[in-house]
Order: sequence, then structure tokens, then C-alpha cells
Amino acid sequence: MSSLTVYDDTRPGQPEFSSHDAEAIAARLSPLNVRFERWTDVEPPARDAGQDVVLGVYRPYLDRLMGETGAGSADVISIDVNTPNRAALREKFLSEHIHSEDEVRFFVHGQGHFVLHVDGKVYDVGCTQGDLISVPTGIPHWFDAGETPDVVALRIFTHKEGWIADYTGDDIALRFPAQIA
Ligand SMILES: CSCCC(=O)/C(O)=C/O
Ligand SMILES: [Fe+2]
Ligand code: NI
Repeated sequence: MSSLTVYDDTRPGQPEFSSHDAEAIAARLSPLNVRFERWTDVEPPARDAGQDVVLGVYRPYLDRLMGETGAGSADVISIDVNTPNRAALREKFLSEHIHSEDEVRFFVHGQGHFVLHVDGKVYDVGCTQGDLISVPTGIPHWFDAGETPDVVALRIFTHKEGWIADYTGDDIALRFPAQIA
């Protein structure tokens, strides 16, 4: 189930807002220019479908999204307990970072948390199958799918180089572990 938990960044463990309602989540994130939507009118491909199949299933949606965002390419990231480099991948996404393009992701299967750090608040957004999230350029954030990850996500890139991050050097992610159910 999608979720949002909001904290003051000086008060770990003391949420000031919490919701599992997609409309409430979208409304709370909208002032940050974070886009949050549920796309439920398409049947997801099988969990083990290849990248081309996944991209094919979502092609009409991707084309529209890429038209709206100016993105030039898309890929599929798939992580589960059998992913050999899952610990390294977790480490890579788990430190606070920014991107010089919007981070646009669609959850095809499983779940993961994007945790955003904006104006003294921490927004832990639990994304699940059918969720689209777009985190604007320059918003500090991190991502965690936990110790036993299960996530397949579409990633949409503007830069030709694909995924590039600038780490902020802030260890805030250690104080606000994602609330993985
Ligand atoms: C679910 S997509 C993998 C995470 C990622 O690309 C990123 O930048 C997290 O912040
Ligand atoms: Fe990121
Ligand atoms: Ni919950």
C-alpha cells in the first residue's frame, strides 16, 4: 500500500503526518512539485518479464510521460533477494543525493521508499505497484527497498548518461530509516 510519513528533520521517530490515501499523499507532495499518481488501468507484466516486455507493456504511458517531461530514454531496474549486487545497490541509493534531472519512476512490481528532505521536513514516500513518482531536480533524497528487496521499476532519464547522482555528504538517512513494512 502506498504511504507517506512526514517528520520534522530534528525529530526522528515522531511523525507529524501519516497517510495511506493516494489522494492525500499526492496533495501533501504537490507543494514540493513532487508528482505522485497511481496508474491502475494497465495489467502489469509477469514479475520475471524481460526489460523489452516491460517497456512494451507501458509504451503508450511512457511515450506520454516522456513527451511531458522531455525525457529521452527509459529502462527497467529489477532488484530482489537473488540480485547478486543487491547490497551494493542498496548502499548506492541509500545516501542522501540529488540529481540534475527529475527522478521519474514507475513501480511495476514490489515496493520501495523514496525519502525526501525539503525545507526542514523529511517525507518518507512508500511506493508500491502502480505508483508513479517524480522527484524534481535538486531535491535531496534517498531510496531504500530494505534488506529483502522486491522491486521492479521503470526509470525515465533525460541525460544520455543515465543515472548520475551528487551525494550531499549528509548522513540524515541514518537517522530516518525508511518505514518498510
Ligand atoms: C526505484 S529506482 C532506483 C533508485 C534510484 O534510481 C534513485 O535515484 C534513488 O534515489
Ligand atoms: Fe535518486
Ligand atoms: Ni503503514
